[in-house]
Amino acid sequence: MLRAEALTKRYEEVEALTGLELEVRPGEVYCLLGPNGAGKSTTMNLFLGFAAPTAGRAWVCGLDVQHHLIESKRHLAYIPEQVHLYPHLSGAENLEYFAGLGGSAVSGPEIAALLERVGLPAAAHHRRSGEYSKGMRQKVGLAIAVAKRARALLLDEPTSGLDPRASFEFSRLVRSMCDEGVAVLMATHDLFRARDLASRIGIMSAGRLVWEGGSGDLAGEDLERVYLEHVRRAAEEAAA
Ligand SMILES: Nc1ncnc2c1ncn2[C@@H]1O[C@H](COP(=O)(O)OP(=O)(O)OP(=O)(O)O)[C@@H](O)[C@H]1O
Repeated sequence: MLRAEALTKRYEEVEALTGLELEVRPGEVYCLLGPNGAGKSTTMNLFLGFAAPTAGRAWVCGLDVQHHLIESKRHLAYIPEQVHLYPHLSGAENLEYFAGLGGSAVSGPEIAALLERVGLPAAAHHRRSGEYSKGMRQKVGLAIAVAKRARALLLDEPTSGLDPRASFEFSRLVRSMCDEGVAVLMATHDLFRARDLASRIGIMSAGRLVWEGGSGDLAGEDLERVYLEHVRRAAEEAAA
């Protein structure tokens, strides 16, 4: 569903991403971990076509993003760290507007059902979204992704700043989308959530994928220890 093939991005003197190889299959959650500046958001931006690769390719549903920009976007939903909604519109109105914009018109009962599915309290459906918490805005973001019937979901630090219950709820919703075959790529600093949610985890450092493993590879292992060790080792190799 999502594939990076020797994906490389250089911004003038900075190589933000070097030869990334990665694959996310339907129903999988792939969590990308790594320190600030490791290249996680760059990876997302290349899948989204927000930036063009310097070398290599990003594939979405078998489409080379660079050559099928509009078509590949139709299969993707993206939820940034801060979901931006029109603050003067309600959650229901934002959902109707953004779903329509993405080519998936939704109407009254469908809107209510979608917002209910993502756990937005009924009393909030018609309240101005400017009054929503971060978690509530994210729920509307997920409802937009569900309405769009996106086959792949890109999440950039989705749980940062959410309280533990909202973070748990968020995981539950992402998992329910995976159960329907959606492929999820999630950049995060939240090791706890990654461990809880991921089918595969990739650790990045200075633009490179320095470790990759499935949940089975971590059996009895401490993800924090694996993370710190590989990031330290990558930094030492880079300095040598
Ligand atoms: N538009 C840009 N122009 C120049 N350099 C950039 C640009 N975007 C990213 N970079 C650089 O590319 C590198 C990777 O950045 P990126 O945002 O992908 O990291 P990240 O892993 O998402 O970090 P964080 O955890 O802080 O969000 C950094 O050195 C960053 O400064």
